[in-house]
Amino acid sequence: MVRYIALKGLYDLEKTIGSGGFAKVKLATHIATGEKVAIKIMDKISLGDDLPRVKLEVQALKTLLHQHICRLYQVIETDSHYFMVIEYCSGGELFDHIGIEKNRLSETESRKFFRQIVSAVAYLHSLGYAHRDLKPENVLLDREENLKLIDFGLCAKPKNGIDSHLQTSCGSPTYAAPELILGKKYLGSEVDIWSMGVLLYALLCGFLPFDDNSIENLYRKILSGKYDEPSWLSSSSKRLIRAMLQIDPKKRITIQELCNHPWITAGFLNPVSFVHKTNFEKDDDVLSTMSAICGEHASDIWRKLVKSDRTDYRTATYLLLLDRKLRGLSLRISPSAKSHFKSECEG
Ligand SMILES: Cn1cc(Br)cc1C(=O)Nc1[nH]nc2c1CN(C(=O)N[C@H](CN1CCCC1)c1ccccc1)C21CC1
Repeated sequence: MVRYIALKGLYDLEKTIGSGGFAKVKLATHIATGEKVAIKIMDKISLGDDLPRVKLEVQALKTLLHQHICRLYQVIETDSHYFMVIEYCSGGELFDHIGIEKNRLSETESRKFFRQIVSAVAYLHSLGYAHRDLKPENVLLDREENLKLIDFGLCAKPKNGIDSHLQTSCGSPTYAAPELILGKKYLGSEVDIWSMGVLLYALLCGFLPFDDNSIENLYRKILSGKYDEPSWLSSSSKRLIRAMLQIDPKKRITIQELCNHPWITAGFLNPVSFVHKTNFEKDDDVLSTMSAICGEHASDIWRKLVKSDRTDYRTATYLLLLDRKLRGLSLRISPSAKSHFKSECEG
């Protein structure tokens, strides 16, 4: 097991749970609280000129505080590596969850999950971000089967707002909107709607609307906007999918219309909404647990927490203790981490 000095005493690395191009994700234990986390490890050399993407993803994740977006707890940068300590989703990929029992979800279960995706994306767009890489592999479940969006490395926050055009072609073609694969200027919000349409289709049908081994045929199918409508689809779900998979982005349903769509609200009391969480909430039990270890006043710890750039071990400990409390578990900090904890306390 490769040892990273930067993590010594802070996190115990365990198995690798994912590996992508220039990064890998390992399961780890946050030593102070014993909580599981996922650590995305990127080495700067193989990152090359993708380095700015990491900064972009960190900046986005620090800003995005939402119950259906994977939380960033801590960022550790060394000369050779970036370590992003992120919320661990022990339920794995949403689509693996479907795969095992049956190959598709009922309309009711699809709606439950899809409302959570819509809530996260509506929140994202309200802050001027677009994900641009929405696909099944980026939709995970936590231990309570709450949905969590991941992989914000491609997300963009165009300098003049969400309504300004983007050009870079990115994301995987299977879920990419026609304007994106045609290399036209596009709106991030509009391509996200298309990708969500593909996700909803996959949830309800158990297979993809556009799929082909040859990229040319795949493009042709996407640009045709034609896809099968299996017999089990209700007319309401057909209408919604049609509204999302509109070739002309100007004819495509908007995120606001989506939040209020009859298929989305069916059986629910209210349209999809999201709470604008700008900061994390102050919790006195967690602060007093930390002050007992740190020997600092709770008010000083809180002040430092809010003032900090919220990506240090103290922040990770606070957030993980808060998560434990919300799950009704005991609040404890292991003495072994006291030294690391104290050193940051003096900081
Ligand atoms: C698949 N799986 C099964 C179980 Br059980 C837990 C998981 C799991 O991945 N859990 C998990 N929790 N938190 C995370 C993960 C995975 N994960 C990820 O960020 N995973 C992505 C997965 N992408 C999907 C398409 C390309 C790569 C990743 C990104 C770069 C390198 C490796 C993996 C985070 C850190 C946010």
